Amino acid sequence: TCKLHVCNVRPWLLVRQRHPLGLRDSARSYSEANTWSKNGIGTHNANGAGDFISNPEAIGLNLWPPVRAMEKRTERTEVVLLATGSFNPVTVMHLRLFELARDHLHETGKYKVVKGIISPVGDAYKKKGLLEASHRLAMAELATKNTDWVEVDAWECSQTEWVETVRVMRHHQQKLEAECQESPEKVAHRKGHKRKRDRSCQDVPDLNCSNRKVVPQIRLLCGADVLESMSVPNLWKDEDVLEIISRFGVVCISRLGNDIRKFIYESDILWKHKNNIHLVEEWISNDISSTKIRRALRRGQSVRYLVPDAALEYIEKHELYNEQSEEKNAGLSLEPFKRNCFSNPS
Ligand SMILES: Nc1ncnc2c1ncn2[C@@H]1O[C@H](COP(=O)(O)OP(=O)(O)OP(=O)(O)O)[C@@H](O)[C@H]1O
Ligand SMILES: NC(=O)c1ccc[n+]([C@@H]2O[C@H](COP(=O)(O)O)[C@@H](O)[C@H]2O)c1
Repeated sequence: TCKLHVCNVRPWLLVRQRHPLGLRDSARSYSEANTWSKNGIGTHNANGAGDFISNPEAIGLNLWPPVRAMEKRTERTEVVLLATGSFNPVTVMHLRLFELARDHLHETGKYKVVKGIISPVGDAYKKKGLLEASHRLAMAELATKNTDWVEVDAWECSQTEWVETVRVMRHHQQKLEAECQESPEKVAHRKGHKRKRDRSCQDVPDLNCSNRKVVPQIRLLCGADVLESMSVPNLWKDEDVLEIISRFGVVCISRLGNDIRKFIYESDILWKHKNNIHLVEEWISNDISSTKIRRALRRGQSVRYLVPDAALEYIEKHELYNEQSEEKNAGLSLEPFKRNCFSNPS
């Protein structure tokens, strides 16, 4: 495997070079020779194991340039998945969303998921039973300690006011852009290059060492209920929905009780931009919700294996979720309703 990786031999290539000694030898013939021989693939192999195609060009196997072209064509768009929500508390299903979405995007062959972000909503969202952000954040951090690609971000929940999802997405997109816009000095330092200067000792841009890294794209990762909620009057602004879907794109995981295809069909905005919505079917259906977890905890029932162990320990240690905590924000309007009704009092 290591050799395959090092010499970038693609599986399809190996199949085309199948020979009596098997695929591993055909790969080895290239890695040992470290070049494609004009006389034939693998003729550098001392024991002759690779002498199976005498003239690859003659049969259209001029391999090296097509391999390059193939690599170019398969360059994948880098994606960062952003999941917003209450995470009150985080469940194993929240973590599964990321795995499902990443598998789905990778299977298209067009995308490479480079990061996942959990962004808990701030306390100003005023949802009934919403525990303090500090607790929700701590539980999410504990829950993600065993993954190397999903992280928790505190920006949204550290704002004093509730932040619309589109603004959270803009914030993270800008952050990625800033990270990719490293100063030329930093890039040069990272690459071990010396600074280039002209005769008057001015810095000149080094095109091989520029800050032209392609910025990964933020996509909203959500369950079908969130996409469906976009048609609830005064919960989402049309222009926000439009921007989320047309500018960023959505990866939506199926959820029992939500018929997302029908919903997209019935919404003109979603239908128009349906190519920007990746629908992911969770075949191992899993109806976990934070509401059910809180209910079980209130009733003194076990939620083990539904909530990551470390988050559960935190819940037990801090004695979270009881009848009293469920009454938090009771009778208050959800902040999006308040904000949208005020700005659009029709
Ligand atoms: N079982 C599930 N299947 C698909 N998506 C889910 C599931 N559970 C949560 N999600 C998604 O995770 C994101 C964050 O969810 P959230 O914190 O609101 O959890 P929730 O279980 O929906 O909470 P609650 O029960 O309190 O409404 C949302 O996009 C939501 O749709
Ligand atoms: N207009 C909006 O941007 C809007 C409206 C409603 C909910 N949301 C977000 O969707 C998520 C919903 O979370 P819950 O399912 O836990 O209510 C939250 O992150 C919330 O901020 C956004």
